[in-house]
Amino acid sequence: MSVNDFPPSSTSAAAPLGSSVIPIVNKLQDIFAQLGSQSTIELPQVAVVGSQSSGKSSVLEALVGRDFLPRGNDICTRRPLLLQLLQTKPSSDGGSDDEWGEFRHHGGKRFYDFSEIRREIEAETNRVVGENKGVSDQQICLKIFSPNVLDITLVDLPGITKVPVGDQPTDIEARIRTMILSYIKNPSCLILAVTPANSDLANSDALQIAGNADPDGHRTIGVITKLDIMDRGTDARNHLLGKTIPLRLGYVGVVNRSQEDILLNRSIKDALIAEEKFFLSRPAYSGLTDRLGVPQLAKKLNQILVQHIKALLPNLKSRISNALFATAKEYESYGDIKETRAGQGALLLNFLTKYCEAYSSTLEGRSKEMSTHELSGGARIHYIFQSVFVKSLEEVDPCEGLTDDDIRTAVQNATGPRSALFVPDVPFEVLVRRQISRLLDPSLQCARFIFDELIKISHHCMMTELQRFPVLQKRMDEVIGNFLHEGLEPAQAMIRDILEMEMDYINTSHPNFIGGTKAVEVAMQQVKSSRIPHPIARPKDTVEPEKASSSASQIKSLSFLGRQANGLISDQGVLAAADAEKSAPAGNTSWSGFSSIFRGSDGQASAKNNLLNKPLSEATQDVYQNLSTIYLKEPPTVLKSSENHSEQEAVEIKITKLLLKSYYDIVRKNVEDLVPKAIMHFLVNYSKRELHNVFIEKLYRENLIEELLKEPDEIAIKRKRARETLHILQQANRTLDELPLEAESVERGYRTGPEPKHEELPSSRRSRTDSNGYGRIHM
Ligand SMILES: Nc1nc2c(ncn2[C@@H]2O[C@H](COP(=O)(O)OP(=O)(O)OP(=O)(O)O)[C@@H](O)[C@H]2O)c(=O)[nH]1
Repeated sequence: MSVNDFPPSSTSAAAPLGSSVIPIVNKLQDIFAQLGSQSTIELPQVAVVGSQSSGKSSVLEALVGRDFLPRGNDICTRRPLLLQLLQTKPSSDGGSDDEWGEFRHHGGKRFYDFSEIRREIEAETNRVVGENKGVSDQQICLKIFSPNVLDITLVDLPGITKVPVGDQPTDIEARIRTMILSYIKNPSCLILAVTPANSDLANSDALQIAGNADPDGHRTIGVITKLDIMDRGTDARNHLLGKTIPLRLGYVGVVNRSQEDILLNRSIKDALIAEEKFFLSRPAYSGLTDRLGVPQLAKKLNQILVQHIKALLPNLKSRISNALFATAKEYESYGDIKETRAGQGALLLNFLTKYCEAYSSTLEGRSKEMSTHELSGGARIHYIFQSVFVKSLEEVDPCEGLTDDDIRTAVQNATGPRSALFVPDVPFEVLVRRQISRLLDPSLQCARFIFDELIKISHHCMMTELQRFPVLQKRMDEVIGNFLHEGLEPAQAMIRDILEMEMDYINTSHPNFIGGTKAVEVAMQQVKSSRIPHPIARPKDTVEPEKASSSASQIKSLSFLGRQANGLISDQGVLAAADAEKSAPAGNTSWSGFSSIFRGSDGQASAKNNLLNKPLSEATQDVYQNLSTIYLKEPPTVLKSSENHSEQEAVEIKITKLLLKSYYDIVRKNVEDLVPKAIMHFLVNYSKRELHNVFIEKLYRENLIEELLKEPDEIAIKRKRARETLHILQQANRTLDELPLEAESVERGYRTGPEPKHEELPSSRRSRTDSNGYGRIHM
């Protein structure tokens, strides 16, 4: 067997755990540390599992290279020990003060003596679980600070035991297994499954529990300890070759210090030399250099760490570039600081102009940030005009709120004390005015809606860069708010004027107005058609032949309405009225006249006729003999028009409604057209035209500039922080661009082949190895 078959000598073979990735990880840690506490790289934990006294603590210690863990034949690890290794910068003198331990339960107290650390672990274990072999899942947290370690967490776990001893509960095995699983089931936990060589590998608790947590074997390394105390004539060659139980990442055989070595205070340095000698002296292990010794174990762990870091890199890269983009944007939003008055003035003017441009663009639909999800800016204004305002007016019934009784009462009121000869135009005018007045509120409301929209647009136009000038932002907000109010007032005044104009003069000559003649005609037709299904009305129909003349009479009576749309009284109307007057018989009881002409004629006429037909003396006698004193009923306080509708009244109501509807439609169209025009002119377009001038007048003032451009302190701080972060991220980005190559080279350097010669080691590694002299295993 040649020397080359064996592990290289410890001085050159030392492969400090993580030393090769330290430069990479350090750079990354530095980057992330600067970015804040949350952005750190997660390195895997390394947990050692196995049955009691299998040598777990010894393996950990050998890996760390310091003698600080309680070890013994009896149960030693009775609480999980969370060992956080933290790299520190070496002091200039490289003194022993460079390395120390700190327990969480002792606050910031530093333990420079590692034997004292061991004693403290024992004392702290006893404090919680007593001295009689009790076990607990309560962690002991120990931090080891050293310039020679990689930031990584190691976990020493209690060994699996079967038979309860001392204060242990009956279910001790299940409890310990659960405790172990809670650590090793984490996918970023590397498992060192420790089995002593002097026990049966097929019955290994370590491999069994590791198999449960990591069935694919991607993160389990088999460690076989106590190769030195195997039965004479036996060896672990087949185990190490994976012939007994195959393991994806394979096995490493180690020889740790025996209990005797510990008692004799044999150092780890000596133990490593002894281990090397042991393997050299055992032919059974020839050709297995890559699986023998603590240095090889460290090498394997290094490989996995490098792979882990490599796997992290793409994600880190995208995190960095996202952060870079976001920070650059944030920094941009804080803008530059202008020192000179002229510069500040230009900046202010620039803001005001940009704001006004954004305002106009939004209104005109030229905004760059136009939404594809919802209407915005000018489109919302158009929507309010057409789909809210116009649509609502179109849906309004012109006679809403006007019952037939209302109309009848209005007609009767308009005729005053007389029975009117004609259907008067006053009620129509009164009623139509009343209906027109109802258009005022929605019109004013429409103006208010548009005002609210403009306020919204004004807020939307506040650029993000203005956030750093709250005073300016507030003043701009005030100015535009007042300015829009100033536009709202004339717009509303104009709307009131439009409605007042409409109410002030009822233009019955409007070309689209139905006119009286047509209204009468339509009303008559409607009444006629409504009578057809009511044969009960026949008796009155007997006067049908006279209807034409009666109708003519009506037409005359409505001559004020019987004008053509051009305002002239129609010939037809006048002539028909004249003819009708001639031909209409006195005492006509037809329904088809107007109340103004025929109202009350029936009963009164017949009584009068009876009296007139008798001789005067007879009649007088009758009267005075038969009549007693007549008492009138007191009239009620509130008088309502009679409840019985005559058909004439029905016609009158219909005519009035037709006229109302026709005229209301004309006014409604005017309002639908003019109100948006007034709002656009006085409010929307006015604000677009004048906003810039108003800003200049109110804000662009020499004496205001400084106050308006005053940044709050926090913005200055934020800008500074964003600039620093940006700088760090740019650095990080550059660093990460270099890293994949480094990581690959590191990985190649850790192929489990022959170690590079001393001179080939990276300087950082070489110096550490040299300083130890014996290749102490650092992390
Ligand atoms: N001869 C020899 N003894 C070893 C070896 N590894 C460990 N030991 C001894 O075995 C005993 C148990 O070792 P520990 O490292 O305490 O084992 P452990 O698995 O941590 O024990 P618990 O934490 O109590 O479960 C100690 O006396 C060690 O000195 C080895 O490779 N060879």
